[in-house]
Amino acid sequence: MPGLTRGRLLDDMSDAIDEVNVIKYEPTSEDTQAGEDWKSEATFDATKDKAQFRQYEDACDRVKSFYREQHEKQTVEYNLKARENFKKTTRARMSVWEAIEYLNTLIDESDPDTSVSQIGHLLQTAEAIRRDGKPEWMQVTGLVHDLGKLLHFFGSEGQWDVVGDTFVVGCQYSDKIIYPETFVNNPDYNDPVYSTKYGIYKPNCGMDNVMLSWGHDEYLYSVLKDQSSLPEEGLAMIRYHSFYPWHRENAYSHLMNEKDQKTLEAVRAFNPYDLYSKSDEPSEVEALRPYYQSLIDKFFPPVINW
Ligand SMILES: O[C@H]1[C@H](O)[C@@H](O)[C@H](O)[C@@H](O)[C@H]1O
Ligand SMILES: [Fe+2]
Ligand SMILES: [Fe+2]
Repeated sequence: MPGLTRGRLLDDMSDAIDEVNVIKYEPTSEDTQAGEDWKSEATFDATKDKAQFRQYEDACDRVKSFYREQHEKQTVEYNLKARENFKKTTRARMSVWEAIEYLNTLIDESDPDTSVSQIGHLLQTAEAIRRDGKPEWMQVTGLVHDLGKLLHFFGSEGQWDVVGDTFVVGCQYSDKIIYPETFVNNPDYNDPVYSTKYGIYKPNCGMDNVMLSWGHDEYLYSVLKDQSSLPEEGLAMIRYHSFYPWHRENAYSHLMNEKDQKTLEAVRAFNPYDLYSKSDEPSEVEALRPYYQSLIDKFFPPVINW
């Protein structure tokens, strides 16, 4: 055909392949129900004392300068742009396990508590949930919960828009966020609307309707809500796991609606496994892989559009 260059042809082909592979994922009703057995208290043995985690005052300069930068740059304007960019394109097409391996080279600058690799942290989280006899959907949620950090390889501006704790933008910054004094250099800090208690939000509008600082939680939630059969509790664990000002410090109750009580319960049930499973013991990746691959096959399509 005249005018059909090789480049065009390849483009057309990959569009067609996309269409073939993007078969709408149809979960069976049985795997989307969370049941009740995720609610029991976490009892797994942590290797360190709980008080040793999240010691931000004593953290190294890498962590402090990470948050200084994040708190200066996460503006409403940036957050709107990040969400718009997210919708524009598919950044990669990979299976869940490929994504786990791909992420492994990232060293998280915001984390004062672990020196193991990202695979190590994902497996430690999932294994702690499994040891406590929690349901498969929760184990696999633990396995994938930080895969949103892949954003770092997809043209993020740094780590400040990928990792770290999250907070609400568009209203007054809560003093329950770590290093709250570092917001003074954020242009929104003095904005006549964004600096007020409610800012752009209505009282009790619900966490679904607030804009959380963009990063791995919001990104992964957006990717998986249509490409997994995780129950809503699992998706909430992913979306809010870094929202410590909310799930640990009880901030933002004036923005919560009734449904958020249940969401918060799920996020809190997940947190001990994410935080207190962190240890410097390496995991037996290859030995654990077949078990987790079988869970991945149950809850995710073979290839995910990232
Ligand atoms: O440093 C950590 C890390 O980036 C985690 O993945 C995130 O979920 C936490 O909130 C944060 O404190
Ligand atoms: Fe995380
Ligand atoms: Fe994590």
